[in-house]
Amino acid sequence: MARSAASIVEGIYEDVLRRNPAEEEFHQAVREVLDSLAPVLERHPEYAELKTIERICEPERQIIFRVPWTDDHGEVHINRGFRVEFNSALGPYKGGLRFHPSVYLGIVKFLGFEQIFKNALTGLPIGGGKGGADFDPKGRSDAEVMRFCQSFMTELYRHLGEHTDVPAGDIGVGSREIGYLFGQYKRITNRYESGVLTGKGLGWGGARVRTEATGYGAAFFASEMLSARGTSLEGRTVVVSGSGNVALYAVEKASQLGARVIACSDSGGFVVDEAGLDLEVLKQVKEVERGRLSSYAERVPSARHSTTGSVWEVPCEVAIPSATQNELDGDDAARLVRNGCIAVSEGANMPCTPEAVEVFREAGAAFGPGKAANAGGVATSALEMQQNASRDSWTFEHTEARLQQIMHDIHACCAQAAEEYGSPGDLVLGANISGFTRVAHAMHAHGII
Ligand SMILES: NC(=O)C1=CN([C@@H]2O[C@H](COP(=O)(O)OP(=O)(O)OC[C@H]3O[C@@H](n4cnc5c(N)ncnc54)[C@H](O)[C@@H]3O)[C@@H](O)[C@H]2O)C=CC1
Ligand SMILES: O=C(O)CCC(=O)C(=O)O
Repeated sequence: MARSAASIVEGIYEDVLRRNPAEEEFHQAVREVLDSLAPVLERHPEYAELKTIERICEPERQIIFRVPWTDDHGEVHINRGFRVEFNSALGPYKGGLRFHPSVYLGIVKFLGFEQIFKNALTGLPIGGGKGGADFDPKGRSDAEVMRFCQSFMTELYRHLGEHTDVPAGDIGVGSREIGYLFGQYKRITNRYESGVLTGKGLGWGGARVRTEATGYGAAFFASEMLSARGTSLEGRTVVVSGSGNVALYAVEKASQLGARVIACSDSGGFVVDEAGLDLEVLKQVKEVERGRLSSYAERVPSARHSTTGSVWEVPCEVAIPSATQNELDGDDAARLVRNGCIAVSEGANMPCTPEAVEVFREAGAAFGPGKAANAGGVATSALEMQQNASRDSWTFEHTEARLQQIMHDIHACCAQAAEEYGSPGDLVLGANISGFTRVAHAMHAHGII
């Protein structure tokens, strides 16, 4: 007797657990996608026959390498570098690099796996990949970060190329690191290959709006979800977690769209400013000084800083979690809902635990999963690649308009897939089905590879 779609999916998950032991975050990301795919297999039995899901769950290539470097005192350090080239059905591998002490293969694989579907949702020709290292840039001098980046690229360069694999930033990797990485790539290859990295500086091949894009996109996505429910961000109280690249620009765009953003966080605590966060001070503390949020509170009299508890205790109508994975659990979600939260747009990758997502679902809150809500960053990276390929440079206004349209289209395609598969409003299901279908369709055309 033919197996049911649900039992095929269960079998695939068991196989993923067996083949990738002790990679919890990867298991979590796979589980979430698989939970949406049984109805797709029912309509497309060819994906079961051709083992399309099994192939998507297995990276095309995984690179792990030693990164030796010397600190300012002459001490030698050894870190571990990773690049997981997950899926190239739609284009060159595309996805950021994360430098954080917690990085190990399971985190890079969860991020790379998410990236496959996210990149497909943008509608642009980019495959999925992710990389990074267990290096902690915190407290390191510019010279140390530069030496680390040079050593990292000295191995990674052979795997990259504008038609092969195009990294960008993620946690701990911003324009400073992209600059050092690009410089080393150029030096080793003797090629000015602008399209090999995105998130570059504006004076040397970077695109306007890339810095702002992920946070702007997450705010646009919140706005799309609210608009689908007949309301808007105007006058809403918003809480954003994190205070890095994504968080800062989510604060900026949500404020521009009329919201009052009253709190954000970092790994040392959170600040609440009922008057609305002062973005100029926030950027000075975080982007210029690379300091702690406590110094925001020292400068802004209306703000209070807390080192205990969670930013999710702060009542709000819209939450934009933009720090890191699994930062918002079931209890946080229940508290947010009790406090009147009606929409959540994931600026970070997988910031809400499965329990939290379930709480939002049951409460009927609008929920934008990261692979849709934070896709504005990678989409704008693809626009940077377009500009590099045509040796062009677009205006801020033009690029932001493209980003806004892309976020609108992503919301629309997720909503449509959710509707088509009988779960209107379920954007998790819609994003997984829509992203998967685009990748599966291309893989089908390419044969068994
Ligand atoms: N940079 C980008 O374009 C994109 C980033 N993302 C995701 O957004 C999230 C944030 O990334 P970025 O802003 O680029 O990184 P970042 O390094 O600029 O900022 C990370 C922020 O999160 C905070 N943070 C990290 N771990 C934390 C913890 N355990 N508890 C509380 N706060 C913590 C840091 O203090 C910092 O404020 C990540 O999940 C990343 O994968 C997603 C799409 C694109
Ligand atoms: O811009 C990119 O290529 C990568 C962005 C990223 O890492 C992400 O979407 O999580």
